Amino acid sequence: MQNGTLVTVNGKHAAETNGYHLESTSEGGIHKNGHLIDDETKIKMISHHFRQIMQILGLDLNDDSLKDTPDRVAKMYVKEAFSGLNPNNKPDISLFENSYHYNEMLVEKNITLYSYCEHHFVPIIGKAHVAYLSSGRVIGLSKINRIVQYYGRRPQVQERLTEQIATALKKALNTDDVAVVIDAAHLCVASRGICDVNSTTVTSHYSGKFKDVEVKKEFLSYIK
Ligand SMILES: Nc1nc2c(ncn2[C@@H]2O[C@H](COP(=O)(O)OP(=O)(O)OP(=O)(O)O)[C@@H](O)[C@H]2O)c(=O)[nH]1
Ligand SMILES: [Zn+2]
Repeated sequence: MQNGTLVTVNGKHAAETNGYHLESTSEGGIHKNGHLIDDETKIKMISHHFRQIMQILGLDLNDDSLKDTPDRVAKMYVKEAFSGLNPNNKPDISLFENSYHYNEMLVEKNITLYSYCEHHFVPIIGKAHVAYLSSGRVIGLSKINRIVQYYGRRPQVQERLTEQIATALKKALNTDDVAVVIDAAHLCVASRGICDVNSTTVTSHYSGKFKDVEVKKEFLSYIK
């Protein structure tokens, strides 16, 4: 295949994509004629298109180091970076009775957050801090981190990510008493464009009892 030319590299893959009716679901899953496309098919399709991007950029797809990159990137998108677009990957949430009568706020802080800016498809790296007050049930701690990870693994804007995490927790815990703060660096701001490596973006969601100034203050004192 010629380096840097616009050719259909893999006729088979191109043919396979013909006639697909691609449609995003509200949860971000992709439908093919009414059915979710399986991961392996997504990987083949993305690999095909990423190969074309690399060729347009003039990269040598015969190079030993580059030849597997289309498959590598496709696999990373589907299985890792954007796995949160597939509703099948939504974490199962374990809840327990609050038999210990713990009635103070629970804060899960410094949750490692990796997401991707939906405008530039480059990483957003930061921390999420999440708190709730139990309405009778408590959530397995790691499930809070998993919720953050699930919604982070999508092309995102930070505002939506913050709201999605809050909504998911409220639903899981059957309470409005939830707070979420995200502090993250956007590589689209740091590594290109304005190239500001120092600024970070803080977003927050406070609802229920966390709208109370004192409750909010207590939460903020833990994540300082
Ligand atoms: N509100 C919001 N904006 C974001 C987020 N991530 C990236 N952006 C911004 O999205 C904007 C896209 O603006 P455009 O003018 O279309 O893109 P651009 O020409 O690449 O802009 P520059 O980054 O200024 O070079 C930029 O200002 C980004 O900083 C986010 O999570 N929330
Ligand atoms: Zn961006």
